[in-house]
Amino acid sequence: MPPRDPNSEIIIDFVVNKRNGVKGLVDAGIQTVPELYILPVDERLEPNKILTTDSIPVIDVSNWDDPVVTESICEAAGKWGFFQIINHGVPLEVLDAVKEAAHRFFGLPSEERSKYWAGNSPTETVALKTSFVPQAETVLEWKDNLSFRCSPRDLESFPLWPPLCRDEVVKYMESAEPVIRKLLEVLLKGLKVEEIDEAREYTLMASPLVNLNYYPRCPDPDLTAGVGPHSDISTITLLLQDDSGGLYVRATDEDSWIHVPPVNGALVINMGDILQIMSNDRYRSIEHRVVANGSKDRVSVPIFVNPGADAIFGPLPEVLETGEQPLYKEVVFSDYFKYFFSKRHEGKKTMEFARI
Ligand SMILES: O=C(O)CCC(=O)C(=O)O
Ligand SMILES: [Fe+2]
Repeated sequence: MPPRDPNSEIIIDFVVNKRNGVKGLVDAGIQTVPELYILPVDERLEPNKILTTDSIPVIDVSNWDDPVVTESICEAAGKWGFFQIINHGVPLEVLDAVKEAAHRFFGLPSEERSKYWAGNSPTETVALKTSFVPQAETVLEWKDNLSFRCSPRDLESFPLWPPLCRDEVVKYMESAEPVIRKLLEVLLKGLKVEEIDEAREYTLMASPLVNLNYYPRCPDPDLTAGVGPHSDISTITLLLQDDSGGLYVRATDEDSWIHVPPVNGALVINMGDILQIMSNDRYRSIEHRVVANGSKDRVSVPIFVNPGADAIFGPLPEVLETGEQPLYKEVVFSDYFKYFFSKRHEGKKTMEFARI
């Protein structure tokens, strides 16, 4: 990584070392985007790269047993890697409450928020962070996030979680769990896996992670990245976004980007790398990115449905049954996770770790 200019070192110290986050920078009254956050021109999302003639499907899942529904899900998972679901059964109040909880937490004074800073938090199951991996990034992302590990064992440390938002996070996770199961059942059936036994369940969904993502209002959002292009490493991700907009996914032409318009009450579903690997590329984890907002603070709440730390994943035997060659080797999830967090967001590069 090239050395940063002296002003950037001052900003790093304030944002990262002093644990103020980018929210602290905005609260301090910053009027322009600091150099440290300015993307090289070729990495910005230029308007001519946005495709407005395509959109990801919105699927009504009120009847999970309807073959039209299950086929639409599997088809979207292969073609777009992304779709939105409506009538999924997670109450609107639960969705609204967790978004409000995110605003409440990030509305705390910096000293209060920073009690949960990664490495300083009273429990490893909650961590406040800024950008993605600041020590590996030349340009930082305009985002802070509070991350909750949400397996049943992690929930034992609930008393140490921030009281201002913990009930809402747990309620959201609990309400989303049946939807996660249904989606995985349908997607796995599409890969000829008829039943998700205990071992499969561990590999598919043992360690969910809920993030409260916070993108404070940005003086010039075109110059910077809320989140840079990446694919998620999860099996699947369920994402709740607010009404700000700003999420873009890679179009099928592999070059342009498609906006994911906010749909009230919907959840955005995307395939993660793990499911692409397990499906031997039948399902695709698609790159996505976020542009921060120039007029308001944006929040989003993803649930990353992750394998257990020591789970080993690779192309499923059911998929390779007909003699198809595996495109990926078997990998331990914690190794894949560590690799993802050892570098900046770099498109789909993490998948190289598993590719044969
Ligand atoms: O904020 C969003 O809409 C998406 C965030 C995201 O891609 C992530 O946290 O992995
Ligand atoms: Fe993501």
